[in-house]
Amino acid sequence: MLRRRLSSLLLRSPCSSAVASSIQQQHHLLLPTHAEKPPALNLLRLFTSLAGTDGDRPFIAFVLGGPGSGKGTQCSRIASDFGFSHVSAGDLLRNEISAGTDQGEWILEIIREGRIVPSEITVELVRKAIESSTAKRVLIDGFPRCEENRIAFEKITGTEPDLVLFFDCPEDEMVKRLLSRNQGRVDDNIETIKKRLKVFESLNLPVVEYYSSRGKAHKINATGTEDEIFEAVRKLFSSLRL
Ligand SMILES: Nc1ncnc2c1ncn2[C@@H]1O[C@H](COP(=O)(O)OP(=O)(O)O)[C@@H](O)[C@H]1O
Ligand SMILES: O=c1ccn([C@@H]2O[C@H](COP(=O)(O)OP(=O)(O)O)[C@@H](O)[C@H]2O)c(=O)[nH]1
Ligand SMILES: [Mg+2]
Repeated sequence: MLRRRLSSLLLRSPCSSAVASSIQQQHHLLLPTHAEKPPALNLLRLFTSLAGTDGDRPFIAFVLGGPGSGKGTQCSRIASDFGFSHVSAGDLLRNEISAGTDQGEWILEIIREGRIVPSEITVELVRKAIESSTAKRVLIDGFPRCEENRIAFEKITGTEPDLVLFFDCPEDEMVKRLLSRNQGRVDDNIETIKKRLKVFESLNLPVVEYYSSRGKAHKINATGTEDEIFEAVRKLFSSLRL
């Protein structure tokens, strides 16, 4: 109940440039420091932290990058070589669409327009997927998409990612890949792709910058063949003490 009330206070609006920039200005107020957490937030954490305490929760890696940068492709390989469970936020949302609910219809429209689904929905889907996974290591592919997503995730779950992987790819390469992805996706058309690229630059890159400033983001050059890119990824994961 408390969680629901606090969540609705925190997550009233979907990501937009205005919301994101106001959140960026305020996030030092919204996000408590490790040393000093207001009592209400500690209480929230008590009710909602992932699998109890940080000690019990899996190792969490956020995998970010523009549309078509190769997140899904590389996540599959990391999952099979390093024993990670692969949670794709986009797939979770597309599952909601396939379920044919009213919420699904609404999500479809947002995806078709290349916008970001409100945090209320995505954070819950991602949180449930992490909690229901038995893996000790989880990749969260394509989330958080904006600062509002990030802040909501950290508040609702009481946790931060251990690592953030960022696939850095030039726009023309991303466009080329998306136009030949051929998965019948409603958003892989040039009009929506242009919107997704704008959303990526204005709302998703600030998330990468935030985690860079915390020393958690690792940039991978996402040009070249899948194998070449995975070599760089493999080096990074091999160097982690997992
Ligand atoms: N290194 C690469 N070179 C060329 N095509 C790639 C490469 N990596 C992925 N692809 C292809 O590009 C498209 C987008 O890749 P995907 O992994 O779905 O990216 P994302 O999840 O970031 O949107 C897919 O059709 C995929 O097969
Ligand atoms: O946390 C998320 C992840 C995805 N999406 C929506 O789902 C679409 C497809 O996301 P996905 O990660 O599957 O696309 P990709 O970047 O892999 O091409 C995005 O453009 C958004 O509209 C979203 O709103 N929030
Ligand atoms: Mg993907």
